[in-house]
Amino acid sequence: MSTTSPPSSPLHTTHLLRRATINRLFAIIYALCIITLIHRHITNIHHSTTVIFLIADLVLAFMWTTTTSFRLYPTRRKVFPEKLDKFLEKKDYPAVDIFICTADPYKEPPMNVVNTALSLMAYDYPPEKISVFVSDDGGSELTLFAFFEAAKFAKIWLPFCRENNVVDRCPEVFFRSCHAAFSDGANIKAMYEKMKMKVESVVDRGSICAEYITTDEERKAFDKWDKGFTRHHHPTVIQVLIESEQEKDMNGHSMPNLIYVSREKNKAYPHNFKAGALNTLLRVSAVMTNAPIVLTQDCDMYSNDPKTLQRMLCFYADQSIRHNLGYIQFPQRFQGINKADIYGSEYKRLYVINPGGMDGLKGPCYVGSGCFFVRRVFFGGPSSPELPEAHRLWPDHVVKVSIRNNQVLDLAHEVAVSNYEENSTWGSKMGFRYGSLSEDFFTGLHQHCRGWKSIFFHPRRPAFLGDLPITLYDALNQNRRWCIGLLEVVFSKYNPLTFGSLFMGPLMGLAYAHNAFWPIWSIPIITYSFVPQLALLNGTQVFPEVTNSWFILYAFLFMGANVQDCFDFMSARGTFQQWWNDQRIWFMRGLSSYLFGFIEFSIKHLGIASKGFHVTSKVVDDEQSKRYNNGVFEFGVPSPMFVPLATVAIVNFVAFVVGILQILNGGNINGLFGQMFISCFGVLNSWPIYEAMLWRTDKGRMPRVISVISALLSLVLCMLALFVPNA
Ligand SMILES: O=c1ccn([C@@H]2O[C@H](COP(=O)(O)OP(=O)(O)O[C@H]3O[C@H](CO)[C@@H](O)[C@H](O)[C@H]3O)[C@@H](O)[C@H]2O)c(=O)[nH]1
Ligand SMILES: [Mn+2]
Repeated sequence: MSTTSPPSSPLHTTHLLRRATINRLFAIIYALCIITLIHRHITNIHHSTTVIFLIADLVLAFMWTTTTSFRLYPTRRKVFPEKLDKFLEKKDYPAVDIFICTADPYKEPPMNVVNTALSLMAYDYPPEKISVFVSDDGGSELTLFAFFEAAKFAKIWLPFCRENNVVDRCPEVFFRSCHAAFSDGANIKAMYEKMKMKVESVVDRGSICAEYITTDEERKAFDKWDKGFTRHHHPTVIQVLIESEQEKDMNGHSMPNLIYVSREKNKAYPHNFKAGALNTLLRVSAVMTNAPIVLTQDCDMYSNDPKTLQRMLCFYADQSIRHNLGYIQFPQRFQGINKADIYGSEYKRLYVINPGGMDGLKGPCYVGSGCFFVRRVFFGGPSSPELPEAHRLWPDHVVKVSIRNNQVLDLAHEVAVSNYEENSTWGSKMGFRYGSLSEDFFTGLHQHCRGWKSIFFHPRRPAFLGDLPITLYDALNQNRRWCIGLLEVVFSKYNPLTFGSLFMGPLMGLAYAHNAFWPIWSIPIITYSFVPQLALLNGTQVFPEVTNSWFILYAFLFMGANVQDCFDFMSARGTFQQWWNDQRIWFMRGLSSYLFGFIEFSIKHLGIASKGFHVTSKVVDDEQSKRYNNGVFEFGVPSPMFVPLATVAIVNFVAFVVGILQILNGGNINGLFGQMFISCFGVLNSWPIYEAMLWRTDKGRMPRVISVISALLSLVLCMLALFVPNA
C-alpha cells in the first residue's frame, strides 16, 4: 500500500488528514491491549463466564480491526470547479442520465418524487445534456399523472431558477422559505400550489378524474391502466414527457429530457427490486440517450446544490485518473433530522466518516443514491469489457435519433420486458448486482473487486438531501433489511474477507467486511447487556477489582474505544449529544434489528419465508413528527423487536438497584464496581424506554403487551440469576 498521494491535478486535490499518524500509533497500542485481554481470557478459561466473554471480546476485536481500516488513510478532497473552463468547453460537457427510483405512491408521495425530479432537472448545466428517467416500480398512474403536471410546471420553474440564480431548486424547499424576495416568486408559488393540490387530490382519491385528462397523449397513456393492470402484473409503460430537442421552456430555452418508465411486471419472473429497476433503466437509457455518466437517485433525495455536476466533472475531466474511475459517491445527507438525532438516522459513520477512510484506499462503497457512475463500470473490468449482446446497449454506442422516434420507443419497450434478463448475465456480471437486498453494497463491492476505483466527495453544502424514518420501528426495520442484504453478501462467493481481500487488498477487504458483518455486533451487545448484570444479581464477580492492575486494561479498552469514536464523530461536525444518541442506537440495533435481521436471514435461507424489499415510508403523521422533533422516542406499534430492548432496560435497572443494596449491606464494592458501572450505563441508555413504558400517555408509548412480555421475561431471567448457585 503506497502512502504517496496521487499526482495532483489543477481541478482537484487530495490530502491525508493529520490524524492518520495518531490513529496508526493508537492502533498499535490498542491492538496490544486486545491481545493481552484475549490471552488473559484464555488462561482463565475454566471460569464459567469466561467463555462467553471470550466470544464477545473476539467479536469486538474483529470489529475493531475492521474499523481500523478506515482510520489508517483518512482523506479529504477539494475541487476547483471555477477552473473547469480551462479544460472543458461547455459544449464538450458529457451528457448525464439521471435515474430516479420510486416504488409505491402511498409510501413515496408522487409530489415528493416530482420535487426530486424538478430539482435535478434544474441543474446548472446545459439542459440538453441532462435526461431524467423516472422508474416507477409501483406501476402507478398517480405517479405518471404527477409527472405530466411536473413537465408543464418545469417549463416555468427551470427558467425561473436560471434567471434568478436560485440556490434551492427543489420547489417545495424554495417556497417554504425564501420565495418572497424574488419578483414573480409569489406568482410561481401559486402555480406550484395549484399543481400540488391537483396531484394530492388525485392521490387521495386514488384515481384521476376525467376532467384532469386534457390531451390525447395523456388519454392514450392512461388507457394502459385497464382492468388487468396491477402493480405486480402489468405491461411496460414508457412515456416521454419532455423531449429536449422538441420542447422549449417559456423563455425559449432548451429543456432536459424527462421520461417515465414502468417496466413490465410478470409474476412468473423475478423483478429483483431496485437493482432490477436500475438495470432496466440502464437499458432503456442506453437505447434513448446512452449518456456516459449515470446518476442514481432515490426518489426522496433532492438536489440541494445546482453546481454538483460541475464538482463531479472536476474528477471526471481528469484524464490521469479516468482509466479505472468507476464512480464518484456523494454522501447521503438528510433533511429534518432532530437536533439530537435520536435514532442515529444520519448514519454519520456509514455515510461520512468511513467513506472518507476508504477514499484513501481504493474508494468508498456505493450507497444507493447520490452516486455518479461512469457507464462503462457496469460492463466488465477497466481493461476487460464484457458487453451486452445487443450492440445498441454498448456503452460507447452513440444515439442519433430522437427519443420519440418509433423505432427507439419500440426498442425501449423491448428491453424493459420482464423476461428480458432470462439466461443473461444481467445482475450477475453486467449492471447492478442481484442476490442481496443491499444491492448497492453488493454492486460496489463487485466493481471494486474487478479493479475499478471510486471517489468520495463531501462538499460543505450537501449535494443531496433526503428523508429519513422518524419512528423507531421504521428506523430499525430499515436497518434490519440492510442486515439481511449484508448477510447475503457475506454468504455469497463475494465474501469481503476472502474474495474481497484477494481482489482488493486486505484493507479494502476489511473495510467492506466492517459493514457486511454488522449483524454480529449483536453477540457482544447482547452479552454485555445481560451477563454482567445477571452475574451481579447472582453475586458473581466477572471483572477485576478496581484495585487490581488488570482493571486498568479494561478501563483503557472501554474508554479508548469510546473516546476515539467520539472524537471521529465530533470531527465530522457532530455534537456530543448526537454521539451519545448514536452509541445508544447502536446498542438498540444490536438487541433488535441486527439480531432480527440475522434470524430473518436464516429463516429465509431455510426456505421458509421472505418479506423482500420493504420500502421505507416517507410519509409523516403530524403527531409523530411533532414527537420526533421534540426528541421523543416513538414505539407505538407492538413489534417483537422492542421486546429485547425493554427486557434489557428492566434487567439493568434491577441489577443496578440490587447492586446498590448489596453495597449498602457491606458487599464488595471493589469487585462489583465494573458490573455496577455497566448496569448504570445500561440504565442511562434505557431512559427513553422507561419513559415509554411507565409514564408516557401518548400514542408513541410502549404498547402494553410488549411491556408485559418483557417484564415476564426479565422476571424469569432475574429469578434464574438469583437462585442458580453462585458460580
Ligand atoms: O422494488 C423496489 C424497492 C425499492 N425501490 C426504490 O429503492 C429506493 C430505496 O428504497 P428505500 O425504501 O428508501 O430504502 P432505504 O433503506 O431508505 O435506502 C437505502 O438502502 C437501499 C438498499 O437497501 C439503497 O438502495 C438506498 O439507495 C439507500 O438509500 C427507493 O427510491 C425505492 O423507490 C425500487 O425502485 N424498487
Ligand atoms: Mn430511502
